[in-house]
Amino acid sequence: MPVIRALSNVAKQALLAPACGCQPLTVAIRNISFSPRQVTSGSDASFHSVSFSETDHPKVLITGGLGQLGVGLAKLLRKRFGKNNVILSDIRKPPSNVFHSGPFIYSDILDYKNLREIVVNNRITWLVHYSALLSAVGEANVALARAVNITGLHNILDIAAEHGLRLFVPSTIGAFGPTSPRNPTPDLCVQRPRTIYGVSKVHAELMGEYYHHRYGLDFRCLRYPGIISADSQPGGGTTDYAVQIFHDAVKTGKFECNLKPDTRLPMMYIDDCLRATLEVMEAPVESLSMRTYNINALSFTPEELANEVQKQLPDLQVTYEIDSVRQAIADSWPMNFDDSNARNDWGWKHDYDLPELVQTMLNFIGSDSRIAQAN
Ligand SMILES: NC(=O)c1ccc[n+]([C@@H]2O[C@H](COP(=O)([O-])OP(=O)(O)OC[C@H]3O[C@@H](n4cnc5c(N)ncnc54)[C@H](O)[C@@H]3O)[C@@H](O)[C@H]2O)c1
Ligand SMILES: C[C@@H](O)[C@H](N)C(=O)O
Repeated sequence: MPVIRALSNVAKQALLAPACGCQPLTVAIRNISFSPRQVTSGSDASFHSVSFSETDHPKVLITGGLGQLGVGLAKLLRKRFGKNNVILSDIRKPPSNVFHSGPFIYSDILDYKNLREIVVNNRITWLVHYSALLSAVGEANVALARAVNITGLHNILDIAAEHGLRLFVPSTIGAFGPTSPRNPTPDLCVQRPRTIYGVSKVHAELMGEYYHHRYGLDFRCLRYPGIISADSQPGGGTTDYAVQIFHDAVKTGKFECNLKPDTRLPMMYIDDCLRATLEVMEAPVESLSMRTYNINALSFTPEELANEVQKQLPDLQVTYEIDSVRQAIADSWPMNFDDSNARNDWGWKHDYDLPELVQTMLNFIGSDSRIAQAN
């Protein structure tokens, strides 16, 4: 420890030197003062200034909470742990129903000090890290995707390790690439994705597992398929068509699909995805033989989805106008996911098959648009 303190003092001196107050030094002092990199004694090293007792409710922070998945997850976790034990955060302004439904806080994951302050002041014990740029928007802004998905993740990992948090980071079918086996894709195989999104997610999986083995971080990760939800909009991914079709079917009776009719991808209804997240977070440590699991529910093509929707809305007209960027991404992703490890280790099981998913989506969007028309 004296060596570390001395190093820390040197770094602080360097920071205070008039010649340079630049960003890299700020990062350096943080690393030397607090980072897991200062530990030399191996995987039994402990940063756990606060330890989470299994008998207490966790105190949860969700980053990127205003996207497609965060609000639903907060609702589920608040039901289980109490409204005030789950804090949603984002860099966007929350709509008033979200703002009034429970604690909301501004947090930019690129601001390490602000994140640390939130974790310390609120005695956070679980961190669900949802902030990210998804596959299609990531390709449109690689520099921002790299910053949010990779630099942001480093902040999250350091803070989680320093404060003994249980950390959930979602990965994705997008963490695989054209050289991975695609039908089905197992947990462990070649991962050479061709998007910045996929590369950043492989990086997150590997860094999280490294921090787990090296520093004892309680890192848990699920590779989600494309998620389908009725009351929240997707944030710019390749699987977005499978949400948009329902809105367009109900509102206009016409849908233009940006993927080819035979593009097969793994998909899941949001309730299954959020329940899986809670289940893996609550799973006893002994049940986890791995730290990154595939989870699966459905696998369908645009044509198969359209046929199922047309069983309820026979007048729906579907045309195809292919987006070459999204099509190339989809063609490199798994067609089907092998999630047998999740099913065997912690009992993962999905509830929604395709007909139930379609019926649920149409009921929700249909009743929503009837309410809107009546108002
Ligand atoms: N939705 C899916 O189909 C799907 C599938 C697989 C994995 N995932 C993963 O699940 C997570 C949540 O996905 P989502 O669909 O809700 O994403 P989303 O794009 O809808 O939302 C991401 C949120 O991150 C926020 N954000 C961006 N930059 C930020 C920053 N600097 N600091 C804090 N927040 C920032 C955005 O404002 C946005 O609200 C992501 O990590 C995503 O990769 C999603
Ligand atoms: C699959 C997932 O990660 C996201 N929905 C995307 O398409 O980018």
